[in-house]
Amino acid sequence: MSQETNTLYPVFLKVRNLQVLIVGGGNVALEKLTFLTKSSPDAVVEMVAPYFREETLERAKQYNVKITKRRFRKSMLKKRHIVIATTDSPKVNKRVYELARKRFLLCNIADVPELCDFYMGGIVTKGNVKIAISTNGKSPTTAKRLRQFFEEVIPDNIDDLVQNLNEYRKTIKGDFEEKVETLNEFTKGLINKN
Ligand SMILES: C[C@@]1(CC(=O)O)C2=NC(=C\c3[nH]c(c(CCC(=O)O)c3CC(=O)O)Cc3[nH]c(c(CC(=O)O)c3CCC(=O)O)/C=C3\N/C(=C\2)[C@@H](CCC(=O)O)[C@]3(C)CC(=O)O)/[C@H]1CCC(=O)O
Ligand SMILES: NC(=O)c1ccc[n+]([C@@H]2O[C@H](COP(=O)([O-])OP(=O)(O)OC[C@H]3O[C@@H](n4cnc5c(N)ncnc54)[C@H](O)[C@@H]3O)[C@@H](O)[C@H]2O)c1
Repeated sequence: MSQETNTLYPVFLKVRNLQVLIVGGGNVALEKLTFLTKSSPDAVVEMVAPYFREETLERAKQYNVKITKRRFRKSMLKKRHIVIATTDSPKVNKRVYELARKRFLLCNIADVPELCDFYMGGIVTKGNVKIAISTNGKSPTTAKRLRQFFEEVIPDNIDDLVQNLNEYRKTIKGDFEEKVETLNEFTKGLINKN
C-alpha cells in the first residue's frame, strides 16, 4: 500500500507587509478573519460583500480591517497579494479564483480544496514560537484537534528558551561555524537524554 505524503511547503508570512482581500462577510468570512487575526493581529485586510454579519463588523473594527459594502468586482484584485473568497455563491467564488490565477495572486477559496493555492492551517503560538499544522486538506477536524493538543503540551515558557538562546548567541565569539557548534552543543540535551 502506498502512503500519501503532504507535499505542501509551509511559509510564515509577514502579513503586515501584504494586502489581503476577503470576499464575503458571512459565517465563513468571520471564521477565516478570526483565525487570521488571532495569529496575525497586524495583518492588513480589506473585506468586500454586500452584507456583513454584526460579529464580522465588530471583529473587523477591532483589527482595523477595511469594510467595503458592495459586490465583488475584478478591480478589487488590484494591488493585492492574497485573496480569500468565502461567499455563498460558488459562481462568484470560482470567478474570484480564475481572476486571481490570471494575476498570479495567491488564492484560497474557503472550504474548496481544489480552488486553493494554499490552505489555512491550524496554528499554535507561544511567544516567538509558532507551529502550523496541515492535514493536506484531508481533515480540518484533525488539524483543529492537533492544534488544541499542541496548545496543551507545549509549555508556555518555551519562549524563555528562545529568548535566552537569542541572548547567548550574541555573546559567543568565533566564526560562524564555531557559533553553530557551540549552540548545538549547548542545546543537544533538549532532544537527547543520554
Ligand atoms: C485548520 C482550519 C483553519 C482555518 O479555517 O483557518 C481549516 N479548517 C478549520 C476547521 C473546520 N473546517 C471545516 C470543519 C467542519 C468539519 C469538516 O467538515 O471536516 C472544521 C472543524 C471544526 O470547525 O470543528 C469545514 C471544511 N473545511 C474544508 C472543507 C472542504 C473539504 O474538506 O473538502 C470543509 C467542509 C465544508 C462543507 O461541508 O461543505 C477545507 C479546508 N479547511 C482548511 C482549514 C483547509 C485544510 C487544512 C488542512 O490541511 O488540514 C481547507 C482545505 C481549505 C481552507 O479553507 O483553507 C480550521 C481549524 C482551525 C483551528 O481550530 O485551529
Ligand atoms: N457556515 C458554515 O459554517 C459553513 C460550513 C460549510 C460550508 N458552508 C458554505 O460556505 C458558503 C458561505 O457560508 P456562510 O455561512 O459564510 O454564508 P453567509 O450567508 O453567512 O455569507 C455569505 C456572504 O457572501 C456574500 N456575498 C454573496 N455574493 C457576493 C458577491 N457577489 N460579492 C461579495 N460577497 C458576496 C454575502 O454578502 C455574505 O456576506 C455557503 O455556500 C455555505 O453553504 C458554510
